[in-house]
Amino acid sequence: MLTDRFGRNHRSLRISVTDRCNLRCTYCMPEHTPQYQPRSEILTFEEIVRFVKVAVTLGVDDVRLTGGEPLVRAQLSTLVQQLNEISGLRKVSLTTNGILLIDQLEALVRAGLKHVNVSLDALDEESFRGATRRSGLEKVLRGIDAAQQAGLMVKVNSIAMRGLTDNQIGAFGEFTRRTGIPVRFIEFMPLDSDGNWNTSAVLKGAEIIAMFSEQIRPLIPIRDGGSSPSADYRFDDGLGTIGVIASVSKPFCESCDRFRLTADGQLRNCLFGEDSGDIRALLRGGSDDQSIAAAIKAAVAAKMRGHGTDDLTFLRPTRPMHAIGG
Ligand SMILES: Nc1nc2c(ncn2[C@@H]2O[C@H](COP(=O)(O)OP(=O)(O)OP(=O)(O)O)[C@@H](O)[C@H]2O)c(=O)[nH]1
Ligand SMILES: C[S@@+](CC[C@H](N)C(=O)[O-])C[C@H]1O[C@@H](n2cnc3c(N)ncnc32)[C@H](O)[C@@H]1O
Ligand code: SF4
Ligand code: SF4
Repeated sequence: MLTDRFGRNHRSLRISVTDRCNLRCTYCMPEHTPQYQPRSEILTFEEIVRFVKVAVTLGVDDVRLTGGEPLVRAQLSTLVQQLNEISGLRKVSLTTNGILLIDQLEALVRAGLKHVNVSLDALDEESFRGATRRSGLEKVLRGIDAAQQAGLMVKVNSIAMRGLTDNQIGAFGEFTRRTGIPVRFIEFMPLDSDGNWNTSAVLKGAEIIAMFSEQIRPLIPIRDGGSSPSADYRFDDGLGTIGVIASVSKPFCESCDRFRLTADGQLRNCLFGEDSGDIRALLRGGSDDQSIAAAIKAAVAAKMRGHGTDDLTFLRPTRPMHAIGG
């Protein structure tokens, strides 16, 4: 029902629950004094749930909670539970940096969470600290292990940056082969707060696949036909999965099925678009569900074909990644 001008059906909604974070990743947050939105501007759980109920009537069946860091939002498991109670919603998942996962896992499992993607850029403390400007690798690893033990579907996401990722090939190869957890590398996109992005800093998906194939074992593509943005590969002996999210070198916009709601209640029809609908104003202004549905439809109808980062006229979005919801 949410079909755009290019025939793309939108079933997947990514909701940012906060723009705050307990890490300061170099490719996302500024090192000092991040500009956070006032708490009064952040949607309440009640507002989010109302919005999702409307979105479900339009065909949305997949919600991913993200941020900022979603687990710094108080009582996040309560929201997970409320979303899991919405009939018609097939999947509720979480993308987290994993620092607080071990502390909140029990509550999240009780709330019905079944899928978690954990962002982890390095498997040694020094490189972890270099990427995130904070410590905490051990805690993240404990959270990942506990989530897997609890039966959750776990994936690891890792930023693909030259000078960082190229030194982690052996460690991530060993990790995915030992744990069976898929590791996916996301090409660094021009969404960092500091504005330091440039094409030479991006370690391309094809380069990563070649490095794993040469340094570990040959990788064989896995065909799945799903709408995940990653291209996935398995080592030829069947042990371990590597994926690449090649958003810069090989954009997947033609199969895009997603739109976003920022923590302060703004619709974004594309990661690289600008705000495309003020849902908070509708929610707080007494609008009925039809008006909210109309705003969602209008945002999807206005969606551009792709992100255009390779176009000379490309302009970076004004919000950095932590304020959009990655
Ligand atoms: N350019 C672009 N990048 C995206 C998009 N969706 C996700 N990504 C990137 O891929 C990263 C990983 O996404 P996840 O949060 O793990 O979600 P996912 O890959 O859809 O999750 P799965 O359903 O498990 O495949 C995000 O943080 C973004 O950096 C998108 O629509 N466009
Ligand atoms: C913005 S974070 C939000 C959720 C949570 N804090 C986390 O890190 O998983 C979601 C994802 O966005 C990715 N990300 C952040 N900035 C990025 C950038 N400039 N380019 C590509 N991916 C980026 C991170 O690696 C992370 O996997
Ligand atoms: S990528 Fe996630 S963990 Fe890192 S600073 Fe951004 S929001 Fe925080
Ligand atoms: S850049 Fe925009 S259109 Fe392309 S996949 Fe991401 S959200 Fe979809």
